[in-house]
Amino acid sequence: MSTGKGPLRLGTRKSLMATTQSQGVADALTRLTGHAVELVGVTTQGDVSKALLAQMGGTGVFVNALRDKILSGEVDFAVHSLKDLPTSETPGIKLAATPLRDDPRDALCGPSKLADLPRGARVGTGSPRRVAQLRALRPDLEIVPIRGNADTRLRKITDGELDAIVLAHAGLKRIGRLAEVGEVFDTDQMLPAPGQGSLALECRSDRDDLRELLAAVDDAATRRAVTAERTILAVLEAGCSAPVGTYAAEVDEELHLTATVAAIDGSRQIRMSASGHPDAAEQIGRDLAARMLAQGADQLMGERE
Ligand SMILES: NCc1[nH]cc(CCC(=O)O)c1CC(=O)O
Repeated sequence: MSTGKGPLRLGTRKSLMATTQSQGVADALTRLTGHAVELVGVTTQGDVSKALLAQMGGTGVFVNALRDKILSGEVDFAVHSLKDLPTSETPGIKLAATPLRDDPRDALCGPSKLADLPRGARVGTGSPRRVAQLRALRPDLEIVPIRGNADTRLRKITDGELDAIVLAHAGLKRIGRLAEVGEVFDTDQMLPAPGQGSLALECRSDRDDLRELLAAVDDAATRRAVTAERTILAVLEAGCSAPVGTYAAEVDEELHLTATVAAIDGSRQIRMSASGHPDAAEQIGRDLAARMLAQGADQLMGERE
């Protein structure tokens, strides 16, 4: 390794969620390769800004500071939540591994299940994808835009400000808050963000030796599933703030992909599925996105609040 004999330096955001997932990857790499890995905390624009993420132009706010440290050589690689990565490639940076995915589903946090919430209950989420699908399921709910880290959001339930909030199951698990989940949404009810629950390891594209080493924690089936999902996002030219949900998984050596584009007011949803050979993940995503566009997906996405 060109880092000499010292440990590999893993750049990470400093939040509990980020350091937990980074430490998990560090431990797995050490176990599988024998290399020591050291976490290097990096503050990103997304941690500093108080603006609603959806208003910040969505994609990439957590990612750029980490990529800068990779490009400058201050760190060797970074671990991101895959759903926070823009679909466009960044010059000089390569996706080196996608480890085995955690539960990709969304979870309703709070004491009750969705069906048991009283009429007009207050449910917090800042994600247009979650808003649109929640409104389709329960048009009577009052959706309250919220921001901040998971801890801040969860406190609004115990404070009585909100009846429930929606967060990713994977993130809740990483910060040890699964006990606060009232219901895990089935993907029939709510399709997750493309790549949700999956991590992404990135390093400089000129470091073939390092990429080979990081590949030790790659999971090929996860890579195929998230490739299909993110191709939908790329073809629809949507970001993480778009009302686009997807879910792909392999069953009996077939890759099944379902995707939705939903009007933010919950009035209309395009939801379609496709399947095929897992090695054709990208093509399955392309074809499904084309079919969704033919049904008017771009018009639905344009209907923002
Ligand atoms: N947008 C922030 C973000 N990025 C990744 C996760 C959760 C972990 C994951 O999906 O991998 C979250 C929080 C959430 O959406 O609840």
